Amino acid sequence: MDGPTGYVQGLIDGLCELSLRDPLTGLANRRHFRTVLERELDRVTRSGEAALLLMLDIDHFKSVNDVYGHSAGDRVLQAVARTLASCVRPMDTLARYGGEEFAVVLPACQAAFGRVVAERIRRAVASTSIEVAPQTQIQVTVSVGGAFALQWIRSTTMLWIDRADQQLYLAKSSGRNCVQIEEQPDSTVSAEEKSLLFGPMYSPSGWGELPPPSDTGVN
Ligand SMILES: Nc1nc2c(ncn2[C@@H]2O[C@H](COP(=O)(O)OP(=O)(O)OP(=O)(O)O)[C@@H](O)[C@H]2O)c(=O)[nH]1
Repeated sequence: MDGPTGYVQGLIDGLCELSLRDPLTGLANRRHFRTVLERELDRVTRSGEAALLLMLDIDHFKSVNDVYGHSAGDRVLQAVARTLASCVRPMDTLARYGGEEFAVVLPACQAAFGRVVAERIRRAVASTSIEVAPQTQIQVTVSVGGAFALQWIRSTTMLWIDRADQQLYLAKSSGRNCVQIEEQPDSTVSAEEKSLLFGPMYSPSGWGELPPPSDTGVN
């Protein structure tokens, strides 16, 4: 698309992209994160696949601002965002959730893998030197809390975030620079119960055949 129409379309695409990103770190912003989380929750509810949400918070970040200044704090946020990006898969979504809090949505993530990723993130952040001023390098740590989506149960993104936040709180209160992930609840829902939950069209391998067209005359 060339000419004025292409130019306007380019502007619209650019603005749409900007509206999804946090300007400081380039990660997904909170609004986009909520959309991704909503989509993931829908997928998990339908497929029963495991998905993990990690909430991360930089430890004692206030003192970075207090000692080195706000723009040094901003540099730390950008460096942590880059480190996070180096630790996750392209299919995962990284977001800046709030001031110094980040979130990671990991679809198709089994329990053992989730712990490995969370620990990898924690170690990578702790071992990254960040230049906050000429010839001044510092290191920061993160506390990480995680919760798996409830499989086969219709929940809400707010409840999922709350569960991950509770784990983050535990990580903070048990000394910081550590990972706390909620035990993945075993799905005790039987195939019969699943069909009660999702209707008779559900079969263990997914959704069964559509029923034959009804003869009610409705097209
Ligand atoms: N530089 C910078 N600072 C920010 C930004 N957003 C929030 N902050 C600061 O982040 C700090 C958060 O401090 P607290 O909530 O007390 O947490 P903390 O010092 O990290 O302590 P713990 O989380 O308990 O380990 C505050 O000083 C905020 O001003 C930002 O965009 N840039």
